[in-house]
Amino acid sequence: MTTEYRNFFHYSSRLNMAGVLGDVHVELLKLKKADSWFMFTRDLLLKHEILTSTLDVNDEYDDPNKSKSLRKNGNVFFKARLYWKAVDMYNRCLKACKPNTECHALAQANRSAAYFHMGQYEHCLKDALCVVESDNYPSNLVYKLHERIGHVEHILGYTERAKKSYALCLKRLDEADMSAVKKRKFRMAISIAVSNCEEVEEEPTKSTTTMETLCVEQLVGGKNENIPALSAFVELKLSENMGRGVYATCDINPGDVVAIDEPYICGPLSEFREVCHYNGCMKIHSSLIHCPKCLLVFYCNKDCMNKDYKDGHNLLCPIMYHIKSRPGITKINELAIKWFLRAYSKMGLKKYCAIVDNFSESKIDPIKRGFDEIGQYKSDDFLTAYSLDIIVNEMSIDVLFFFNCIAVDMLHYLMLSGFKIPECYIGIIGTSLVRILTILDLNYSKLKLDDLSISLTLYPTISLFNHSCDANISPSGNILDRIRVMKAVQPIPKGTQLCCNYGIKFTAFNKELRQQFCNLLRFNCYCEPCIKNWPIYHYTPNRLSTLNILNYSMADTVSSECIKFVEFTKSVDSKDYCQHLNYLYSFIKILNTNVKRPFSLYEDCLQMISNAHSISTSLKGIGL
Ligand SMILES: C[S@@+](CC[C@H](N)C(=O)[O-])C[C@H]1O[C@@H](n2cnc3c(N)ncnc32)[C@H](O)[C@@H]1O
Repeated sequence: MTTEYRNFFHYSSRLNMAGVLGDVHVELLKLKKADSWFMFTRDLLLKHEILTSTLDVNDEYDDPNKSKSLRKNGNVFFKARLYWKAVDMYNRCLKACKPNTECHALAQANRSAAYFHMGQYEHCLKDALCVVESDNYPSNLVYKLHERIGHVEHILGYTERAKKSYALCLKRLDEADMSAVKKRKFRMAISIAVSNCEEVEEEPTKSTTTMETLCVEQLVGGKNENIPALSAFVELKLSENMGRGVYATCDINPGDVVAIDEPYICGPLSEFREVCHYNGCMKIHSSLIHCPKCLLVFYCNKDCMNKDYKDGHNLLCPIMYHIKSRPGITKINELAIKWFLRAYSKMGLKKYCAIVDNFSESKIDPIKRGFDEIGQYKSDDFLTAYSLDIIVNEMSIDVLFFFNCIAVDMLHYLMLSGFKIPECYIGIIGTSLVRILTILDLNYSKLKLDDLSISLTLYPTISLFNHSCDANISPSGNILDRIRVMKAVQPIPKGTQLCCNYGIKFTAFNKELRQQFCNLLRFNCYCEPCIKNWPIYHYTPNRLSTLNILNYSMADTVSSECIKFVEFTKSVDSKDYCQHLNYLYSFIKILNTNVKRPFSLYEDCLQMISNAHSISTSLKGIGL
């Protein structure tokens, strides 16, 4: 979760120029109801001509110079061996130029070369195959693609295919602009590559795929009766300082699965790789197909595209360019309008308006918020997601006004595209969009790959977990998995709250910095390390003493287990921790009952368990 409001300048500077920004605050404070805020903001933006009057734009795709320069920038990064930056530039170029053009083919081929150097062979292969099958790539360069395809196939163990690709490479070599001497040398290099293929005999086996189906993650104690994405061993309770939270009703052990959740809504961020835009898929793919109309969203295949159209993309498509280029909070705008259109496509305008108009947070018992009429809390239910915590009272007037401006803008574009909204519903829909923006801003999670954010997601059930700077649960499995599994990483005794970490741990940051971080998310943190002001890792006790041993009769056992653990950390490679999870669980349990926190070996073991979980589950299937 992050907050980023600098784009507010887009609206505030114009209002300032019109000399009305100062009065806006005064006027807004007089208005009590959320829909009057929205209507006031709408009138203001219309009056000062801040809203556009047309959907026409100079089509970005028709600017060959722009896409060419993006590709050239990519080539500069490539030459400097900054491959991920090169991929980023090629991605931008691919979006800025029309498919079926030479520029597009060149960028995709160059991206495949960058992937090759990054060791991302599957992506490299997909790109290269895609280009080699098109007619747009310069024929004098095609031999290079076949060479790369051959190399990758060889690396991946597809030796027969590699040999065929090398043969095609030699066939197309005649077209290359290369001196005879260079061609001779090149042929020799290829014949060596072919003979290397001969040494490898078998095609690769799919052993890891088989493993995937062997083990299935299960919620500890089975599904919770009322909140099916949670374990039966937990319940929802209210606390004075943190609002709703999830508490253990039985002792929970490290490694136990406590939540398996699906996102209500998710959307790609395409800084690095492409992710399928369809809400129910979200797979990473390097050779996605464009939406043929807006060319701005990508899908694995036609099936995902058709499903996304039914989910609301048919309405979003005509305004996608504008939504993408609107100022806002890092891509949340896109997700917010996707959410609204998805709900509208499912329910129709009347039902949507009736539901959001009826919803009044203040009238619902907080512990029942998000539960349907038969007492179920389901992550795929609109109202469940719509009832997530937003603490409007903690939001500054500037931020609320900014969200209203974004909602006005988005609705305006929809209406310009022909989306019909009777006047009586405008305030209701606008207000709902402001709420959706706020919920997303407070509750979304960013999925990251190699430090680059690739998508935004909203998990309504996981959003019930409060934060602790010393989390006792954490995500397990590949962070890019659409389905999110949460596992206990420490023993959680009956009655204890289950907390995850929102991005700041006590081991790395002192209390002041942690509170500043939480204040950005608009709350004061009341977790144990903050209340008791635990020291950061550097100052954490690293020896057993009378000060930190809780159970004297166990002192010798704990001491010898600590010595064993230190030996373990020296002898086992971090990538193998997942094979020693049972040992790590038993060690953390011994410390948990016998040593006072914080204690450095406990924190080490905890970190190892969290890391191991993120590796081990990626080989498993999930039993929902
Ligand atoms: C994702 S929600 C968690 C569920 C929320 N407590 C509820 O009632 O729905 C995040 C909000 O919970 C509260 N919260 C989470 N962790 C907290 C903590 N460590 N201390 C105080 N409040 C916390 C804050 O109000 C925060 O904005």
